[in-house]
Amino acid sequence: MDVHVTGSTVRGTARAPPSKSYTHRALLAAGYSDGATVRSPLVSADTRATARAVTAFGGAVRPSPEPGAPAPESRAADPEPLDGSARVPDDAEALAVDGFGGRPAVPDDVIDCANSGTTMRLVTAAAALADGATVLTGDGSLRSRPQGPLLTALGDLGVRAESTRGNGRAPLVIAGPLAGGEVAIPGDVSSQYVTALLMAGAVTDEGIEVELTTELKSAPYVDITLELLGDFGVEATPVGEDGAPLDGAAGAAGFVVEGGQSYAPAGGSYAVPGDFSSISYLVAAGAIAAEPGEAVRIEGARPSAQGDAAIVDIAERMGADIDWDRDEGVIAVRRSDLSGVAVDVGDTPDLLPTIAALGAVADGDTRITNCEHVRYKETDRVAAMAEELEAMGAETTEEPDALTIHGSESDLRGATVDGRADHRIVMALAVAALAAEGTTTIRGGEHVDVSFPGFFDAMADLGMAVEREGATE
Ligand SMILES: O=C(O)C1=C[C@@H](OP(=O)(O)O)[C@@H](O)[C@H](O)C1
Ligand SMILES: C=C(OP(=O)(O)O)C(=O)O
Repeated sequence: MDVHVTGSTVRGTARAPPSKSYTHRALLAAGYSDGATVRSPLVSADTRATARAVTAFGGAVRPSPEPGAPAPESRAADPEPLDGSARVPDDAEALAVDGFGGRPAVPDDVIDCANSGTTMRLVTAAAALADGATVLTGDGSLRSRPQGPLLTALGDLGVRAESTRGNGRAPLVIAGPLAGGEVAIPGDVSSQYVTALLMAGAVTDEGIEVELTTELKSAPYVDITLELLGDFGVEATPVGEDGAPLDGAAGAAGFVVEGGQSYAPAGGSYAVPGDFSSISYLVAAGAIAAEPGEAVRIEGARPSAQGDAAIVDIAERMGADIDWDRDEGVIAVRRSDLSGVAVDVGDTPDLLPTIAALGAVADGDTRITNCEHVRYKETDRVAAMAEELEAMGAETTEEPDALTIHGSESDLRGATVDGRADHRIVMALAVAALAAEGTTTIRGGEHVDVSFPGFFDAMADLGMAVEREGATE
């Protein structure tokens, strides 16, 4: 779908969608349990893939009315499993998950992880628990992303874990059962390998000790995992070089999870917080294009373990006029003159496209460093942002692990740009287009469904001049 965005101003209130990272983990944790309700979940293309996996392992995921709320008749009468069916509303208040109690069944069919790296990594380790083979695949992007370190780690733990093409990429064949043990894995390719081993390790007989052979990137995502595991009554511990427990994943030399644990959230349900990666586009839109004297207000922005909450500090350092009421969970952003800053995205890879868009509008250089791992996402996001912003008139310099946007030499104008079939590239380019002269056409606008299905509706409500070709509402 082509989306045409014309330079415009924005104002008003938007609600943050629920967190994709927490929803994936909550659905799988509920799968590992004897059953639980996931409240305010993100229902998107990626989280549907995790729901499909839970179903394939013998669980079930269905829309559920919020406890106490009157049940809409259609849903109560005929609850539809969350298996990709269009009938599951994107704004389901809750999902009722029948778990597989820590013992995944051998799936009847291949598991399609679609575009979702989180699904593929977390489900690979879950599949290792089954006493038989699971086959995992995904779309062309996912089949190009690195799975080798996780396959090697599972192989070292006695599981058959293979890439069918022998290149460390999906399709994957995993055959357990996994008993647990000690394993070493690099930390600088994807933190999702650690999350996967910890979530599965808790229900093994022996538990798992993970030793990191290289420094952990994206560490806050492991903190999200540790927080969610705690909420499901499961303990996992980051440890330092000396084996002593640490408070969080940053700087950890490894992780320990005891086996024989049970997943069960307090009160049988778990509530997903708002998504700060999605919030980043709303913050950037306000900072770049809020109507003079007006603000963009973002609701659903309560603090959690998400590293991407750093977008508030980054926008503030660039000069944005921004208030975050943490108790109310509301961010208000007004437009102001922005200046370039240096940002290390080692902990916050998903912010790179947003920061690059902000940098294209700011005065001076915005230098984004420590971003080599951002090349292993749905697309190589370092190259994608450099090339697509250049097409819009920005000046950029790309290095292997850095991207500099020369804001003062950039003069954004409408162009036809390729969203690279990557939700974050599409959303970041749409935000940059707010400040461009004329109209920008973004190819592949439908890919926002991966993490923020209502993105263009939310932006249109804020005042973005946007037209979607072939949109079906
Ligand atoms: O665990 C997660 O939920 C995620 C971890 C990060 O990936 P890496 O750990 O591969 O950097 C992040 O980029 C991704 O969007 C979500
Ligand atoms: C990289 C992302 O997700 P995943 O790794 O789950 O595909 C993302 O949402 O930006």
